[in-house]
Amino acid sequence: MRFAGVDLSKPKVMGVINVSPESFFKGSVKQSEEELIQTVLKMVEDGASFIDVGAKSTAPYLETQIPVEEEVRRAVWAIKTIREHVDVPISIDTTSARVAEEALKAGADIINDVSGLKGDENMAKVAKEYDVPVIVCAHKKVGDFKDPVHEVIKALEESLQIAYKHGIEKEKIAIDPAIGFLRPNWPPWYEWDSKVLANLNLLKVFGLPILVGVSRKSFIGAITGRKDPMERLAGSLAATAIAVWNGAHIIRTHDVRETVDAVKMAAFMRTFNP
Ligand SMILES: Nc1nc2c(c(=O)[nH]1)N=C(COP(=O)(O)OP(=O)(O)O)CN2
Ligand SMILES: Nc1ccc(C(=O)O)cc1
Repeated sequence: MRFAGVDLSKPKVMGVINVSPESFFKGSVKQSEEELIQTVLKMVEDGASFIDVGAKSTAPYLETQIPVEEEVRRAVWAIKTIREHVDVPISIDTTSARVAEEALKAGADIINDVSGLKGDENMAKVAKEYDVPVIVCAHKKVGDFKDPVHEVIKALEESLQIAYKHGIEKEKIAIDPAIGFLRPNWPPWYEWDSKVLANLNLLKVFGLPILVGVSRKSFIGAITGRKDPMERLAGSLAATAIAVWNGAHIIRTHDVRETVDAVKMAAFMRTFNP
């Protein structure tokens, strides 16, 4: 299996860079050109196979609205700068078709849409027109659910319908269970996220690359009692190992060096439990 030209026979790591000061983990925020370049070079040296760039936080518990022009400005600046320094595929983390298009023109290779092509009706059109791979996240309004992973599967099916209707090929799609984004009234979201990760292997039915982002998220804070995202690295590595054990192909992380080691450990042991 491949995604954006990257071989996924062994799981790979995607390094996260945010140029959005409002992002929930301040350690991921880069605002000067020098910081951006140093960080991206280090991530690739540490083993990142992809770089994901976010120009607006999508944290469901933060106030994150900024004008689309500002998101475009941040994204284009970051992507142009990063593109000049590394060759790995760059994804643009946005739910706006306008931002995605400008980012692609600036040198991005992949669209990462946490709304699963449902947030902006032009997103699938842009993906098709520029003929780029897309990451679709499970996205839906959640009420009270007993069976999180099946809700995730249903939400992903809807996104795939949208993609196929617009002529996006299967080979160009990766799926993502959207850890931290789906927040029902019941069960509590940290239980929802844990149930999804514990049953992630069920997403293999799609036959598509599975991308998972657990890095420093609030379900880890809730389970470990670590309120500050700065304190959540160990919890993130444990969740990463579970995700890889259960079939994740790409792990999206703020901490490339540590995550590469956790991924290697889980992937190696998994080969003895086929
Ligand atoms: N495909 C995918 N994209 C994502 C995911 C994720 O799990 N999967 N998590 C995010 C949250 O992390 P980030 O550090 O970007 O937080 P922010 O939204 O506050 O910037 C943002 N983007
Ligand atoms: N964009 C997101 C940022 C953070 C979280 C989380 O902490 O669960 C979820 C989504």
